[in-house]
Amino acid sequence: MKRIIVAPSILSADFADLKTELKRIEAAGANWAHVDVMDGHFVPNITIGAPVVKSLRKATPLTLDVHLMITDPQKYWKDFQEAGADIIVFHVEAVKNAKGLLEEIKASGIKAGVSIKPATPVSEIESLLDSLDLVLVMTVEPGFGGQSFMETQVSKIAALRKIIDDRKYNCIIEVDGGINDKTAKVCVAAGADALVSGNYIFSAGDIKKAVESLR
Ligand SMILES: O=C(CO)[C@@H](O)[C@H](O)COP(=O)(O)O
Ligand SMILES: [Fe+2]
Repeated sequence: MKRIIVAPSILSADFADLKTELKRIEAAGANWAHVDVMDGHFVPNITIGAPVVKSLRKATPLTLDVHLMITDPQKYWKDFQEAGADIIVFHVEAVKNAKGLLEEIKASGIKAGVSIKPATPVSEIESLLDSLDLVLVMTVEPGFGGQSFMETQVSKIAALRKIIDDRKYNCIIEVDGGINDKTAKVCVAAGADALVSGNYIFSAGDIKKAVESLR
C-alpha cells in the first residue's frame, strides 16, 4: 500500500507560536508543512508572505509546501524560493504562461506544482502534467480554512489519477480543503497521494492520532 503524504496546513495553527506548532506536527509524524499564501486579491483573505516562510525554514526540517493563492505568482515566487520553500504551487487560473513559470521554478532547483479551483476542469492542465511535480486539487473554494469538502471534486481526482498512470507521468496528486478522516478515505480511494489538512489536525486533542487517521 502506498504511503500517503500528510501536509498539515498551518493556516489553522497558532500564528503567535508557529515554531511550537511546527514541532507539534513534526512529532505527530507529518511529512510536509503546507503554507497558504493569500494576497486579498486572488482570494478574499490575506495571510502571510515570504519573510514568514524564511522564519519557518529556520524552525523546521519539514518540507515546506507553499500554496500561492495570489494574482501575480510570476512576480513573487522567487521570494518564496529564496525564503526556503521546497515546493511552490501556483494557481493555473492566475497565469497566462503556466508552462513557462513551471520551468522557471523547477530550474531554481525546487519542485513546482499547479493548483486548480473547483470550477476549473482537468482539461485546463492536461498539457502541463508532464512538466508537473505536483497537482493540487482544491476541494473547497480557496481563501479560508475550515470549510466543507466538496464531493463534486472527487471525480476530478480520479480523472487525474487515470491520466497520470496511463501516461506514466511523475506527478503527485495533492488534495486541499475540508480533509478529515472520512473525506481523506474518499480522496485516497480516488487516487490522491498527498492530503492537506488544517482545521481537522489543529483542532484535534491528539494531533498524532489525527495525522495517523488520515493515512
Ligand atoms: O488552501 C487552503 C484554503 O484556501 C487550505 O490549505 C486550507 O487551509 C485547508 O484547511 P482545512 O479545509 O483543512 O481546514
Ligand atoms: Fe492550501
